[in-house]
Amino acid sequence: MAAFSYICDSVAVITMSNPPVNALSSALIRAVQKAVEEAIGDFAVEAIVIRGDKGKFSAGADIREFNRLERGPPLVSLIDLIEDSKKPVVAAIEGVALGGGLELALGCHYRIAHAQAYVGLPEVLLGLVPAAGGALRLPRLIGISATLSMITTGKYVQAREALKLGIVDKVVGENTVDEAIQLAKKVIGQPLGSRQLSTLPVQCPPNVEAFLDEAMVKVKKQFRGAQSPLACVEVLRAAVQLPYLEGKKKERELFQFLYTTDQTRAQQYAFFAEREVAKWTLPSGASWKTASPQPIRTAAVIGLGTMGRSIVTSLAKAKIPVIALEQDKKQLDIGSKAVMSLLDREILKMEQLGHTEFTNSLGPVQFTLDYGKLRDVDIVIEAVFENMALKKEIFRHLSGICKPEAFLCTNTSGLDIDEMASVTNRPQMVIGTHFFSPAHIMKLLEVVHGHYTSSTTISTAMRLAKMLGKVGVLVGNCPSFVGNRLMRLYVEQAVFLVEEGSKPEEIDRALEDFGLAMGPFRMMDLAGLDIGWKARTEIGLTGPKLPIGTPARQRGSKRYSPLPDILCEKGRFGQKSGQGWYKYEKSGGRNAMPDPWLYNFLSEYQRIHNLKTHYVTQEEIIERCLYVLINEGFKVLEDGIASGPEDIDVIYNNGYGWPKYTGGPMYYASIVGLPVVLTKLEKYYGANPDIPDLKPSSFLKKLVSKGNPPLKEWRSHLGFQSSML
Ligand SMILES: CC/C=C/CC(=O)SCCNC(=O)CCNC(=O)[C@H](O)C(C)(C)COP(=O)(O)OP(=O)(O)OC[C@H]1O[C@@H](n2cnc3c(N)ncnc32)[C@H](O)[C@@H]1OP(=O)(O)O
Repeated sequence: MAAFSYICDSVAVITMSNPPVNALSSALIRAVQKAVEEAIGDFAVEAIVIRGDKGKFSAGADIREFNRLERGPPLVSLIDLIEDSKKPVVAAIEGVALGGGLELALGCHYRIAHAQAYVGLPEVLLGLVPAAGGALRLPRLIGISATLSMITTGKYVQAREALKLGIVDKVVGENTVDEAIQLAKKVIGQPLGSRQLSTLPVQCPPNVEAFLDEAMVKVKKQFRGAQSPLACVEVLRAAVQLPYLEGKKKERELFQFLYTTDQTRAQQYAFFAEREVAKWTLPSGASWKTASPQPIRTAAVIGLGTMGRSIVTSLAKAKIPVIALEQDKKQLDIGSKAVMSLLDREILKMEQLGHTEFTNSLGPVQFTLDYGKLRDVDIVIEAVFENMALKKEIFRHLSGICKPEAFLCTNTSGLDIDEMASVTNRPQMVIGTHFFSPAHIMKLLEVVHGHYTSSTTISTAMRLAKMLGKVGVLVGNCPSFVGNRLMRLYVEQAVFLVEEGSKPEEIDRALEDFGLAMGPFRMMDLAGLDIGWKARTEIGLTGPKLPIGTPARQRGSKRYSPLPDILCEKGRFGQKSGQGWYKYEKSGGRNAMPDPWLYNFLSEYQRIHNLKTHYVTQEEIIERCLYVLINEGFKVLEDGIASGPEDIDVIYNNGYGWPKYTGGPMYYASIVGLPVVLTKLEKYYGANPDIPDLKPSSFLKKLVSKGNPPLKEWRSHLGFQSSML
């Protein structure tokens, strides 16, 4: 744990050591402080280099210590000690310098980074602001505008971009510590005034107050409901308006306020939940620890529709050579152009960030009509449209062509994995890899484990997620898996509320004010209403397969809303046709406007079906839409489709635009209180007995009867349910 120092030609090298990421725990801060004090007091030492053990500078404050009552020594005084040192201090940044790690490096007089390293102030992602001088020193180094972008988004900046911005003084390809020692020797005896960032003026754009006012408006809009991005703008205002020492007080004040909020607790939970889900275990005992992933050196993607194109892009971005296959020449031409344009955009983005080497580091993409080219790939991802017969035909074909060690994946968003696996000669190597659109951007990969899937296959798919920079969540095989299974009920509830008298824009506003990235109606319009319509037609919920005499608003004993089907029959497919739940300026337009036509249509619909409408409050919108989703989450746990509430939360936070500052749907339920969720569901089910999905799940009831235990104990109450994992 301890930092230790040694002397190399008058340069003391202090190594921070707290595996695996050298998080600045109380003990580590204490140890570094002691080592710096020793080095400063040692006559033989003329300069100091600070580095992190095992190729990582530091991932910042130790988040696991956040909830402890006893507090360790403040990082701020260590950083001040370093900055005030008369002997030059150089940070040798390898791996990561994040949060408090970067703040410590900013206290050093010089910073050298390895080309593969990245730096950032991601406190905002944990619901906090940088509180060890980072938000005050950084604008003195790189200016208000660049700092604003870094601290409000928490983005990680690669070494070359950091050099361009001025965060680091030099980027090296190897021997970072040796280079740092050389630099330290070179600057011995030189004045350090200009290197003590806290003493410098803040670099401001002209009219900085107006700039910050505008930033506040933008940030409020972009991070709706989140408190910490607003506090980040406030810290910057303090940096501009106040002398450094007073700015420090303000920084502390904001941090201490945020530190006590529910939002930071939720975001810390979300952080650890993402790490937790990587540690999958099966009831058989197989787990992430015991299973060995196989190498993925080459991949193939079948189908170049919207999903296929972005999956190819995602693989290329991860430097995995990929073969993209289409069934006919016309589709191949269209698809390949689309992929090339996505890749060009990625290259441009990276070049703007200073990564000139990026072009060469994309994995090569080859386009083909020939299945024979797939003979040697390590993994195939099928991404054709949702038709079981077509998918089975492809899997049968792949079975005969691909090498026996190749894994066969499907990007289905809800069809039966086992049915596809059953037509192959390697059912144990078939797995669902459900990407989210656009796949080269969205962080989630739902990894769907079928009945036959082996632990090696699971472990390889989970490794693929990591290689693609995604969070893989292992779920069981059931219709629509986890994400879409819950989402379907949420959307359905929103449509019922429109039947009952609400308007799409009221429902969207309520849910967006809650924090969701997009309300259900804008989401349906964006995705295309025709997709769900086709799926419902195929399974006979509407269209020619629907038995004659079926009541319009009932399927079996359940309520059904034909509204989305009718909109499609009228050619209203959403954005693509310029009208759906909203109207748009043109086909493909993005500006959703309430549509008076829809109001007339809804009144007529309500009249025809003799519907009694009522005033739907914002509270009812939130509760019915979200609690029905949460209720299904409990059923998913009960059915053994997800192994814990964390899995559901990670899926929603990363794939469905759920506001991370509420932790995810299951965590949110735990904060609202399970007895409250149960009572509300009972009330809404009582009023709507034809919506059985509102009927509280038995697992929710069980948890309430056990006294509303904290979320981390829920798994232990699952009992001996038959796990599908
Ligand atoms: C006084 C308060 C001041 C606060 C300022 C701060 O510094 S707040 C903290 C800011 N830092 C971060 O937010 C960094 C978060 N970490 C990451 O982004 C990533 O973990 C990483 C460092 C980029 C490494 O990513 P990688 O994919 O390689 O590994 P994992 O994410 O799986 O992490 C490995 C294990 O390390 C644990 N861990 C990571 N960061 C921290 C941290 N800051 N504190 C404590 N623990 C950390 C992580 O939980 C993993 O642990 P496991 O037990 O293996 O699950």
